[in-house]
This record gives sequence, C-alpha cells and structure tokens, in this order.
Amino acid sequence: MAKNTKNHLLSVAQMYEADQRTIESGISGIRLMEAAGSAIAREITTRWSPRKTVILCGPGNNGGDGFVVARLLHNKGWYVRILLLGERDNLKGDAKTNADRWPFETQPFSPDGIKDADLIVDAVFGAGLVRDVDGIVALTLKAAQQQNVPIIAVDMPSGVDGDSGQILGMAIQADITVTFCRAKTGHYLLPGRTLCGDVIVADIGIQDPIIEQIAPENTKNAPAHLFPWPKTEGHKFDRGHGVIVGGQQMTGATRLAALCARRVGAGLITIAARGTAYMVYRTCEPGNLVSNDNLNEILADPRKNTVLIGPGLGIGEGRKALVKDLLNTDKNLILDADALTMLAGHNWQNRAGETLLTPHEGEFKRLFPDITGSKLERARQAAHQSKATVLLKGPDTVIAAPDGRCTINTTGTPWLATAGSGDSLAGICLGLICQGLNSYDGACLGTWLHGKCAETGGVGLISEDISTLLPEVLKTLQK
Ligand SMILES: NC(=O)C1=CN([C@@H]2O[C@H](COP(=O)(O)OP(=O)(O)OC[C@H]3O[C@@H](n4cnc5c(N)ncnc54)[C@H](OP(=O)(O)O)[C@@H]3O)[C@@H](O)[C@H]2O)[C@@H](O)CC1
Ligand SMILES: Nc1ncnc2c1ncn2[C@@H]1O[C@H](COP(=O)(O)OP(=O)(O)O)[C@@H](O)[C@H]1O
Ligand SMILES: [K+]
Repeated sequence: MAKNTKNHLLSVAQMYEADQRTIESGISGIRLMEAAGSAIAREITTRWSPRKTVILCGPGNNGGDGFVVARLLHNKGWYVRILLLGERDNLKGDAKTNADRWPFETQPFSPDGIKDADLIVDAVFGAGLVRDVDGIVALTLKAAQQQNVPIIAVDMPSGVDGDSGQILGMAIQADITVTFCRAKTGHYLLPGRTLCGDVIVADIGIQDPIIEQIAPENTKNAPAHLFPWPKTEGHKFDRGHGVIVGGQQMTGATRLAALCARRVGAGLITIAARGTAYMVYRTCEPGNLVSNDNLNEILADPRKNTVLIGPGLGIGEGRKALVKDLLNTDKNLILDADALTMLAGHNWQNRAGETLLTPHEGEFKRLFPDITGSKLERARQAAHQSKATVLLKGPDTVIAAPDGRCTINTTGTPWLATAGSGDSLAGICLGLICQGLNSYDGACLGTWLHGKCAETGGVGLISEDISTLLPEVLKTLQK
C-alpha cells in the first residue's frame, strides 16, 4: 500500500533530488517550472484583483519561476514589470527559456524600481540561496518591504535558508509563500516560519512514489490518529499506571502534570512524595494516588510502567542519584526540568524502557553543550547521542527519535510561554506513554495536544487551563 507522505518535509537536497528523479522519469524541467509558475499565478489571482505588479527575479531557477508568473499574469491583463538581478544574457537553462518567452524589457535591481508596485513577487532566491544576502539585493528587498504591499514569495522568502529557517544576511517578510511538492523544513522552523506568512504547498507533478523512494526523515507533526482511545471492555489497569516523583517545594508542577496525565487517559497516577509535601499532595486533587513509601517499593509493582521526574524537583546530590537510579530501571522514563540539568555530562546508555527527554533551550545547552547546528539537527544529534527521544521545546518544538526521525510541531500559541506549561506537557506525555505509546509517538501527540489546548483556550491562557481544555481538544479527534 502506498504510504501517506503528505506530511513529509524535504530538505533542500531532497527537493533537488525529487526534481531530478522526476525529470529522469520523463517530465521535463521546463514543465515543472511552468507548473510552479502557474501555481503561483493562480494563488495570486484568487486573492488579489489585477494591479501594478513588480516581480523580482534572481539569476537562477527561482527567477525562472518569476518569469513564468510574469507571463501568465500579463496574459490575464495584469500590468507587470520585472527587475532582474544580473544580466539577462547570463541566464541559463529553464530560466533562460522563460526569460526568452518574456517579450518586454527588464530593469536592474534598485530600490527605485519598486516605487509604483501594488504587489510584489519575490522570485530572487529559493533553494539555491548559498550565502548572505547583501549589497543591491538587500537594498532592493528592503525597499520592497517598505512599500507595504502584498509580497508573494516563490518557494522561500529570499534570505531564508530552506533547511534551517535561519536568515542569511537579511530576509524579506512575505504574506504568502508558495512552495512546491512538499514543504521544506525551513518553512516551519523559526524565524523562517514567521517570514513565510501562509505556506501553500502546490502540486507540480512530482509523484508520491518519488517521495517514498527518497524517504524523508522529517515530518510536520500530525499525530492525531495515534490517540489511545479507551477500550469498551477496558479497566483502569489497561490504561497505564504512571508515577510522578513529586517535588518537595514546587508542588504545583507535579500537580499540573498529574492532572494532564489523567486527562489524556492514564488509568492511575501515583505521586511519590516525601516530607511536608506529602500532606500537600494528600489534601489536593482527590483523584491522585499519593505514596510516601520508598520509591523502589512503589516501583516494585510492574504495572507502574512509566515514571516522570523533574517538574518541581530541585537540585541536589540525593536527587541526582535518584535520577541515575531510575535510568538503570526498566521503567519508561520521562526526564524534564531539573532532572535534565542534573544529567549534564551523563554517559548515556541504551535502556530497557522508553526514554523521553523534554528540555527547553536552556536545559538543552546544559545537557548537550557540544551540539551545534539548526534546531532540527541539534535535536537529531541529541537523540542519537542519548539513545532517547528528545523533545526540544519552544515555539517551533522539534521531536527527534534516536533512529533519525524528526518532526516539527506547528500547534500552539505564545500564551504557552507561562510557568507550568512545560510541566503540563510532561504530564500529557506521561499519560500517553503509560498507556503504551512509544516515547516518540507519545512526545509527538503530547506536544500537538498541548498546542491545541492553547489554541482552543485562546488569550489569557494559564497553565491551570491546559488540563481543563484537554477534553474539548480530544472531542475533536476522530476515533
Ligand atoms: N527543476 C527544478 O529544479 C525546479 C526548480 N524550481 C525553482 O528553482 C529554484 C531553485 O533554483 P536554483 O537551484 O537555480 O537556485 P536559486 O534559488 O534560483 O538561486 C541560485 C542563484 O542565486 C545565486 N545566489 C545564491 N545566493 C546568493 C546571494 N546571497 N547573493 C547573490 N546571489 C546568490 C546563485 O549564484 P552562484 O552561487 O551560482 O554564484 C545562483 O545564481 C527553486 O527554489 C524553485 O523556485 C521550480 O521551478 C520547480 C522546478
Ligand atoms: N512563544 C511560544 N509559542 C508557542 N509555544 C511556546 C512558546 N514559548 C514556550 N512554548 C511552549 O511552552 C512550554 C514551556 O515549557 P517550559 O519552558 O519548560 O516552561 P515551565 O517549566 O515554566 O513549564 C513548552 O511546551 C514550549 O514549547
Ligand atoms: K524567493
């Protein structure tokens, strides 16, 4: 059966490979470029009425797409001017063919060339951006931005790296970005995601089997189908028994996590607590189980399959030893917050149970100080090194598996940047993993649900709302 590859994200190299394989299969490059230009013209004409349009064409095939757009809009009666970077005589291949089909003059790049534009098409650089944008290109892009009219980016907003989403020198802010075949990772990693505006993925005739052969390792996070619906005949022990090592002072973190774990369907949640915190947990949410037994004794019950440690934990030698002991058990483990901080320099080994690490950027730097690169590549390397699933948090959360798979999450709102939100996420993951999801699926679904709660809650969201919003979000999932 054909695989669903719609949520796969391509790297720039994989996009070139897909183009190449398609051309080898008998669809010419010029046909692909025509399809690309048509898709852009279509997106423009369905959104805007005819108006003075300036198309900024670069020296490569991104510029070639721009020439196609110019011709198609002109044929529909639009007033179109082209500013071309470099000499027309220097264009090559499909870009030259399409420039030859444009019977009018082009003008050189200059800020003045933008002045009467009511709509701008950015066809300067796409996949072929290789160095910082500067000089006359930067000045012209800046003038385009200041014109304050709709900007449509071809493939990528010029200046954004298609793999990392990082800005090379400077980049333009688009209203919409039309890309081809599949989105690239740079469309969803920040700051690229913001600079793209709305991302539209157009079909230009590259067939699904070609994407299957390339087998991209990156996806856009779309895990709703993984939700473990309770079975008709099920009882609570079928739905997993999670354990949270309760914080001594920051008891709120543990309580938030426990509520979220139960809301996503965990059968039972036990909070392991000591000292005065034990009484706090005993007198709060009545659905939590609370134990002050030794952790080893608590975990002796094999039904207690998954442990979350970190939220509200604090730092100390005893707690560090506890974390290390847990790593030596066969329980599924979710390590968050202070538990991660205490593992800086750890010599990671394969574990019997599932392992999920949920660092934010600060914790990640402490845990993996030598790992550099794009957010995606850092998460991937960390997962490889730690032999664990790594959930690297932020507005563009990345989840990486030790086998090289990565997903970029796109749900959520900035209202999630609030104390206790990460604890809630860890709790959601606990609830899912204790029900039998592996750590990668649990992290993908947990992150997606957490973001959906924020979208559903809207403005004014605080972390206490997340567990309350979960039922509303779960109702939207199809069984
Ligand atoms: N069949 C296909 O392949 C299809 C491809 N399609 C389209 O092709 C696009 C990729 O085309 P591409 O490979 O020609 O790269 P592109 O983005 O035009 O840039 C290369 C040029 O820019 C230059 N340059 C780079 N950085 C620079 C800088 N900072 N400052 C100044 N110059 C800079 C670079 O110069 P060089 O490094 O060679 O000196 C080179 O001249 C892709 O995004 C999509 O839109 C679609 O039509 C679908 C079918
Ligand atoms: N600007 C943002 N947009 C969307 N999500 C965000 C943003 N900032 C943070 N988040 C999410 O909010 C959560 C914050 O977690 P964390 O930093 O551990 O906070 P805490 O420990 O205070 O709960 C993470 O899931 C993160 O991905
Ligand atoms: K572009």
